[in-house]
Amino acid sequence: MVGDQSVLTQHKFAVTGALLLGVTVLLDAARRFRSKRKPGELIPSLPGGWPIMGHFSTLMRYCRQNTNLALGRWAVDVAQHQGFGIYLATLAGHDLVWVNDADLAEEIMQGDPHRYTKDFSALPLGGDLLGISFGAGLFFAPTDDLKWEIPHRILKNPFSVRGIRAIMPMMRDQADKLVAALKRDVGHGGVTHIDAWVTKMAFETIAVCGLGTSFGCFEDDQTHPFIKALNQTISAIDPLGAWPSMLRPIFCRELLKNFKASSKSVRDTCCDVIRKRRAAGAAGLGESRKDLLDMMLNDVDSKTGQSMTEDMIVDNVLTFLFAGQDSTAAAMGSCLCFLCSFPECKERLIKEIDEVVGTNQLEWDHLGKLQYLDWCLKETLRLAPPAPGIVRQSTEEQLIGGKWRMPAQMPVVINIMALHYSKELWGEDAAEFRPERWEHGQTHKFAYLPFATGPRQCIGREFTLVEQKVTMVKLFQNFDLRPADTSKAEEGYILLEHKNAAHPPFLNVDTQVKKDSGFLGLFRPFQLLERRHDLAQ
Ligand code: HEM
Repeated sequence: MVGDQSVLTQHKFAVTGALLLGVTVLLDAARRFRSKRKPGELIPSLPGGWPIMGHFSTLMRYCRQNTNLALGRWAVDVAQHQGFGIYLATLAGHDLVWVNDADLAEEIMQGDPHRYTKDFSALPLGGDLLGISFGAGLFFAPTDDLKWEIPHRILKNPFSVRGIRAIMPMMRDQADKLVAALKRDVGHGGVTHIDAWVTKMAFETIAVCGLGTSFGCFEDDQTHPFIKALNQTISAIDPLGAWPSMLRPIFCRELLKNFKASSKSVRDTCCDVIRKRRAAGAAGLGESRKDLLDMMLNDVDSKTGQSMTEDMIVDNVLTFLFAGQDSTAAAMGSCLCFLCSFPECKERLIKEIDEVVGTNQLEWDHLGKLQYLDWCLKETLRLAPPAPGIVRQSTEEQLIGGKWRMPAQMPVVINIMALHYSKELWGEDAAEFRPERWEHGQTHKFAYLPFATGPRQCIGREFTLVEQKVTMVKLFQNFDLRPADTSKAEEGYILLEHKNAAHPPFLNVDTQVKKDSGFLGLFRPFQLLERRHDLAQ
């Protein structure tokens, strides 16, 4: 019986392989035939592709267990060693155009929004799974769709500088709770993995400030079940996405089952948040201040006069709990790793915090005076962008750069990490953590894109920058952080050894990245030391 099953499995592999090979060869021949008659030049193909899998095995060489990091590192390598500004590479039978050039990135992101849209469902390697797990909230909905337009118009105001200023005291309260929990559960001299704590901070901040809901993350040192389920969902997307959807129930039945269960669990939590708010509102318990959830439930779109449907509300609550949490935790973890890897930068930052805020309560006006902190955050997002690349889709056949023929419906990856490590844009020391470089700003508007730009840029930019500043100030007012020994990675993480590192990010200490994470972040264990404020004076 076991023997029969293995013969069957081999047979399935062979048939699938032959089918995929045939389709790939036919599609490529058709592409080349059609393209001969059209204006413009073919976008150069990246050498080294294999039948069926294309460049998939090349990509996997850069970091097998974290596709985000692999994509970023691969892009940096292609830009620096092969010199491509634009190229076509194939992943598991799907063609994608990759852009490493700032002018081309500008054309795609700043030009006519109807030339390049955003449509995750068409993406290879699991784009369809994003719809199953996250629905069509602001982050994932296609641009020319009311599911994006309506929530975008309803929700953009609270994310303005004025909107964020109003909620800064609430962020400060969350940071105070973080510090209190660290003192209680880790204590001065104790060692802790920083990911757990920056995740608690980011999750509680978006939940409390945006949705008026605390998940009680600071009350114990455990990971909240919602975060566990979210991580489970995200980590299933890469392995499932490697298979065409019709083959998943055959080859990854158990993983698919778990993916569906964890996706349902995170959505159930969101429905619960909404139900509780409705009940509180009906009982007259609602607060006078309107938060994001109030706006989703009650506001009407100024252009269409439509409200958000129930599905839109659930999708967007989930979007904020995902996009507002994982990304910010990644950025804060990376910043702490860079600062501890370069102690002179950490000392300069602590000195600035002591001089500007001291032991006083942090106020909004302090934030503008914390210049070095701002540079440290920017430099971190340059060298470890939580989103190392973003994808747009060409809506029609067109020329790009006045020269290259971009096919219709082609996914286009803008390699943010390659732009951030470009020596032409940032100088010979582009790979070095040097916050001081920000004194002179950036040379090209599209040299730095951690939040993307254009109509689909990050709505939470101000939110996260203020949250990160508040957290850093509170942490360094209370602790000095020293890298603790880390000879191997914790479960669920990969160790990035700094010695002889051939690929970014380059630090002086070992760090860890989560396997299969939604956003790229660096983490490690730290020892928390007591701050002696007189030292910096
Ligand atoms: C360091 C932290 C963050 C980074 C690096 C980041 C990065 C990005 C990037 C690159 C995009 C564009 C994605 C694309 O075009 O495919 C984006 C979109 C988005 N981000 Fe962020 N983000 C961060 C924090 C946040 C926070 C705190 C929130 C919510 C409070 C948020 C909510 C969103 C939403 C809703 C979108 C979709 C916007 C739209 O398409 O209209 N992000 N983010």
